[in-house]
Amino acid sequence: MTATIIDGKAFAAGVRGQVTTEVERVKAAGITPGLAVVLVGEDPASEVYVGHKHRATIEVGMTSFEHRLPADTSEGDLFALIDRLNADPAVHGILCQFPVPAHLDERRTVARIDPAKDVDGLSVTNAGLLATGGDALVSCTPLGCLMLLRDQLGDMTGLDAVVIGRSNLFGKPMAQLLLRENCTVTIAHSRTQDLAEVCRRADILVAAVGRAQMVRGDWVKPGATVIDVGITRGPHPDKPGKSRLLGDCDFDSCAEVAGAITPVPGGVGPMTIACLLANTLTACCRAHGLEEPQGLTA
Ligand SMILES: Nc1nc(=O)c2c([nH]1)NC[C@@H]1CN(c3ccc(C(=O)N[C@@H](CCC(=O)O)C(=O)O)cc3)C=[N+]21
Repeated sequence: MTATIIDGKAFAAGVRGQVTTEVERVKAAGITPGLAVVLVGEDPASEVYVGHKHRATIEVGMTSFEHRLPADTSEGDLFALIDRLNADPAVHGILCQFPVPAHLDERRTVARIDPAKDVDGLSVTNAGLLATGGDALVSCTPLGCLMLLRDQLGDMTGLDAVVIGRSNLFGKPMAQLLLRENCTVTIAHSRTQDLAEVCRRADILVAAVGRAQMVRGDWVKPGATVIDVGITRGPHPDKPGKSRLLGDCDFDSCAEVAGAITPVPGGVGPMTIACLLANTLTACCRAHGLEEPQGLTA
């Protein structure tokens, strides 16, 4: 069997197209959705992602506010900026790119962001709303995975879903979303006993452990849908001095067994950015009491 390759890049382009149309509608009502991205320090990978986000935001017709702060920014200065963005009516979404330098605290930083503008869905309010069935802003990467899964599988009722990874940014919200879709959900992680055996039970296998190519074909149930959330940059095997991105799945062996699988790159990554735009639009519509777009939320 050879798996269907889920084209996240194409799907994300469709989502961005829908966001573009909706942004026009909101602009006709006199409001331009705005996204503020805060980057503290000079992590090269973060620079690249923030650049992608900036371009994508402008492309869909929103306003992009970029705030680059030096690595030694104090918590007080960072919080002063967040307070200004919270109060700014032109800003509907705020994202503070992680990781932040070690002297800053991610939990305290997230807690400072107005939950109504928390387009990463990381605040206690949004995590709690998601867990209790409310209208949360949902973390962008799990939301993107949900969109791909819905498109691929339709009704997921009764399916066994295994999420490898338990982070607040991904594993936990992904598990909540799958539970909402009536899956039987297992959250596995690096300490799970007999991880391969647990994975082999999964109709839906979502890998977000952060270890390149850890999931092998013999971990995959025949016909399963495999979502690869990993993005590890490693040396390129053929081009010296160049790098390439690796997922958490060993693509070739998994694709021989799976029914469908997302590639890296071109799978989940582009969906993350598309969902960041979708969340900003949703936050904007909620802030102004405008009708929310369909199909862009959980
Ligand atoms: N507060 C916060 N929220 C985040 O959502 C967040 C973050 N911090 N820190 C870093 C991670 C990583 N992340 C990605 C976004 C897009 C791609 C993406 O577009 N990837 C492309 C390729 C990119 C490339 O070639 O480098 C792909 O997979 O096809 C990847 C990774 C968001 N993150």
